[in-house]
Amino acid sequence: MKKSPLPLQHIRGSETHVRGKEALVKLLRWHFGHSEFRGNQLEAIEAVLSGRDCFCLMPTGGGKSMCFQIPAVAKPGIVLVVCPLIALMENQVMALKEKGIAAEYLSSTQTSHAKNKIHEDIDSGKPSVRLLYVTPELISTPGFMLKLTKIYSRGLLNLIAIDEAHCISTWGHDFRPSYRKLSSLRSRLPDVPILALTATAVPKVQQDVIESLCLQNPLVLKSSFNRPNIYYEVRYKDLLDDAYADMSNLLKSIGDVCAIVYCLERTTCDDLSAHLSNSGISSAAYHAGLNSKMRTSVLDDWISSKIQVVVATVAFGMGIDRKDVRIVCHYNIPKSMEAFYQESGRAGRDQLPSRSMLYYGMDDRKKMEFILNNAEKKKFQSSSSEEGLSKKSLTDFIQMVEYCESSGCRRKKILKSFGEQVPTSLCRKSCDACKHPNLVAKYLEELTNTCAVQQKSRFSRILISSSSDIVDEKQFSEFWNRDEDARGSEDDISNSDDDTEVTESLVRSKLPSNSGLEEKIDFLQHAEERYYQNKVSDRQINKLDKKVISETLRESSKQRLLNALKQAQQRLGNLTIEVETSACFLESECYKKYGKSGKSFYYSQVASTVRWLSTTSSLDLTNRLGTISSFPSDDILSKAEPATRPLLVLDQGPTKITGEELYDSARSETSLCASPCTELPAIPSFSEFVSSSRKANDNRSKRDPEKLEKRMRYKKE
Ligand SMILES: Nc1ncnc2c1ncn2[C@@H]1O[C@H](COP(=O)(O)OP(=O)(O)OP(=O)(O)O)[C@@H](O)[C@H]1O
Ligand SMILES: [Mg+2]
Repeated sequence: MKKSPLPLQHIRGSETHVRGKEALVKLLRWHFGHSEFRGNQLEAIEAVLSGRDCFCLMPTGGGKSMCFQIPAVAKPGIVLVVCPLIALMENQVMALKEKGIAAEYLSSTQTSHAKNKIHEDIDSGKPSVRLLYVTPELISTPGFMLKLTKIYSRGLLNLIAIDEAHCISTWGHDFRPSYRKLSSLRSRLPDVPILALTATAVPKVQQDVIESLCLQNPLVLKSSFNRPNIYYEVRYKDLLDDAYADMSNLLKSIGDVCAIVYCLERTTCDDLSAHLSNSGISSAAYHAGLNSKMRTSVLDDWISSKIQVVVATVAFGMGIDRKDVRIVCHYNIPKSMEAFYQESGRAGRDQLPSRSMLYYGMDDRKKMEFILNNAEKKKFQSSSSEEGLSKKSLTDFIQMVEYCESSGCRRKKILKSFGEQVPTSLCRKSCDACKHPNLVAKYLEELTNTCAVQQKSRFSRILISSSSDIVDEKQFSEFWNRDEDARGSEDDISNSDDDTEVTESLVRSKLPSNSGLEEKIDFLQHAEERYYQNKVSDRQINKLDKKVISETLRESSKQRLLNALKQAQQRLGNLTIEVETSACFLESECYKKYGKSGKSFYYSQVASTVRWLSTTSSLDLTNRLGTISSFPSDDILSKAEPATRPLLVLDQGPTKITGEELYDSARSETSLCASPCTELPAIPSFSEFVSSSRKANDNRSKRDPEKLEKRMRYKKE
């Protein structure tokens, strides 16, 4: 179908249509403060402005949003953005409003007053909104579709951008049934260009996206999947004495930086997070077993830097827009390279040096194989047409195993799985296999030997040898493909419009009467944890006025700005600034601007200041801080000292985030001391008591000479 020129009949007043590279670059600088377009941004923007469909594949953090945000400011009318997550929409809309761009979102979470205002505007014939973010669920409602058709018939719908477009494909790793309904957009709104954006799509998914959305002669733009700022590394759990301790040493050695740790099971999240907290690292677990209040509170604390590490299942991710994640760890092997790429890609979205660390264990491998095999059987029983899909899951997983178990450049393996053939030199020694090839070869050899010994002596810790009942599928439900959504899975916490409150997990958990002591302890432990978590979160939420910017929040923002200033200082060389005073100054600027508007705006202002600090020049920085002389000495300074400091803060000097230091710091396994605790220790809860007894047992077994030797061997490397 040939497209007619873009509808222009209702252009407002003197506003004109911006075209041409120079004019578009001006818009980029004016609205977003970036000096040049990145990668294929300009091509995508020009294509959609000329009315052409476009499929745009750009790596995570590559700047896909700009491809529809610039068209929105380049001409009057509305750009409709389809987004899978409400959190993501909120984030982007807030950031755009901050820049003075008229953006809104429509979702079930808004008050009817807010929604009515937006509807009035878009019905007005002269809408002021430029970007309208919606969920795929809303698009599929007849009422909203009718509204869209009206806007379209008035010539006001300029572009439809489908973000995270891979969600439309059942072959993608994040399939969402609601995305399927987007295929009707082309027939309902035939002349509006469609822009499909994704960071993860293997060739088959790319084709599926293009066909499902009925893109016509689209401009297909593909950038390399390479993330040069991420250093990739694998550690072998079977060669480590204690993977938890290794991870906490690793996180401590990097400094007080923002991190995500992914686990397969919810219990591991709880357990590992407790371990990290006990080691002095501020962390929290996040998974579908927590109620939504608790999840929101964890997310808020992480975004505002109150906590450093989130230990999560895959439920935590898409749309989590924190640019300064310095490390993403996988405590268990992911199910596919696509999932791994997407998750590890949450590191370093600010393009600064970052790290991906995968802890690989043979037990994990067997467990995942079991899950995938089981899925294959189940799907085969329910529908033979699904068989190909399940086999694909196993093939995908093998790629992940090869990533861990074979020597050779990790980066090359990632890129190969997306169909990119690159020379090893591209890596520039930014993976462990290229940087320490002999060491990696040695580990692999030891791994082979260790596994052979384990098999021979039948001493296997493999959990899932024969009995399928041992695997509690609820624990893994966040791992399953999103087709679970169709059945209204309780575990879908992705915060889309069809989100349902997670039912009380205690009610769900039925402890089989024939359970062993271990399972009973686990059950009680979890019951207790959930009880306290719910209690604490209820108390917190009841007390908290959502809008109030507390002193603690201000303090954590100062801390965040202080870290960003220290990083800027490192990046810019020997720049002499008083970082503490400057952090107070910058925070007070944010507070002065948004203190009355509420927490969200304040957060966002702090976040954009941190972003600005990560790229600003010495001149701009000193110019901005030059105004410190006019810094008021009244309440702001006096408030700078926090009343309380609820979390343990590691005294580690400047955060190490650049170059070799970032990559090598963990190898030294230096453990940094947490500031001394002056309070009396709390009375241990039942779960703490159980885990400390378990730890004591573990420690006893560590004295086992064979294990000790293994530990010594690893430490010597
Ligand atoms: N031309 C540019 N120059 C400098 N920075 C840019 C440019 N375009 C975008 N950015 C910045 O890059 C960061 C990532 O952008 P964005 O969120 O659009 O990435 P993305 O491709 O959508 O990533 P993801 O796949 O993770 O959603 C943002 O901080 C954005 O401001
Ligand atoms: Mg994006």
